[in-house]
Amino acid sequence: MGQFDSKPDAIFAEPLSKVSDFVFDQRVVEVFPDMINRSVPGYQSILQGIGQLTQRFAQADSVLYDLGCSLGAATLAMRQGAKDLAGVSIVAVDNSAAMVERCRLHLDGYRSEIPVHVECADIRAIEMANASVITMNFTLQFVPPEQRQDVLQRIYDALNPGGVLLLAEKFRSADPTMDAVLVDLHHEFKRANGYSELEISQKRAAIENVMRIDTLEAHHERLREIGFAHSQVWFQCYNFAALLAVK
Ligand SMILES: C[S@@+](CC[C@H](N)C(=O)[O-])C[C@H]1O[C@@H](n2cnc3c(N)ncnc32)[C@H](O)[C@@H]1O
Ligand SMILES: O=C(O)C(=O)C[C@]1(C(=O)O)C=C[C@H](O)C=C1
Repeated sequence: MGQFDSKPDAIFAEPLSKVSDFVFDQRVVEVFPDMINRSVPGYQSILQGIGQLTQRFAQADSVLYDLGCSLGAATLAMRQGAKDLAGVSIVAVDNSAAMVERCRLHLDGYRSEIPVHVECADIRAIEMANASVITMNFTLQFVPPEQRQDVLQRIYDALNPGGVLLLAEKFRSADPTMDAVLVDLHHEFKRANGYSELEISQKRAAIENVMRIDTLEAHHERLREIGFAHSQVWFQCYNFAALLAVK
């Protein structure tokens, strides 16, 4: 399933004496398409929506950004969505050298008139300007919570009037009862996709410290504070949601 070939994800299949914090290294690169398709409910639908929303909101002679691009799945969706627009270019950014290297290979495999620049950099430090669509597809959740406002403010400042942020995130519910239901449904989804209880629990421990998730209310509130005129969830499955924020 998905655009890219992948080895099956068995990273957490064997018992580990100590579960280290999750990192996007070469081992993860090799299995990433399989991992993300089996772990993120609605991932393919979100990619499709990114293409559709890009088609709607991308502006001629502007730049599209894919922040935390991994292997370039959202970049490809954006490039497809903007294919009839003049003067568009794409900048795809990731701070994992292994991801960036494989991303370049992937993008070379598809023909397009739209130039893509893939950059190995930290999204907290990059310069952005003249943007009409900025995508963060499951990336903001890996930025330390106290730095999220700043990253989003710089995104807002880089967007042209009418430009959009496409933000997808795993989230938590503020209501513990409801949160437990959503987490359980997600774990059922993983089990249905062939992950064992051990894989689910070891992965959970690995992402615990590096992926500190917000509530949807916190996302909307922060986007409003920054100045976004509108924000709306356009896709949700269990505790995974995609938001559209318009400047
Ligand atoms: C879950 S993956 C994103 C998936 C991808 N957007 C997609 O749609 O397939 C998160 C990515 O964000 C990158 N990342 C995390 N923090 C980052 C940062 N501060 N700067 C740049 N990239 C970052 C990771 O290296 C990883 O490749
Ligand atoms: O496996 C999980 O529970 C996840 O949260 C999935 C998730 C994500 O949401 O970004 C976490 C890490 C990445 O490898 C891919 C997917």
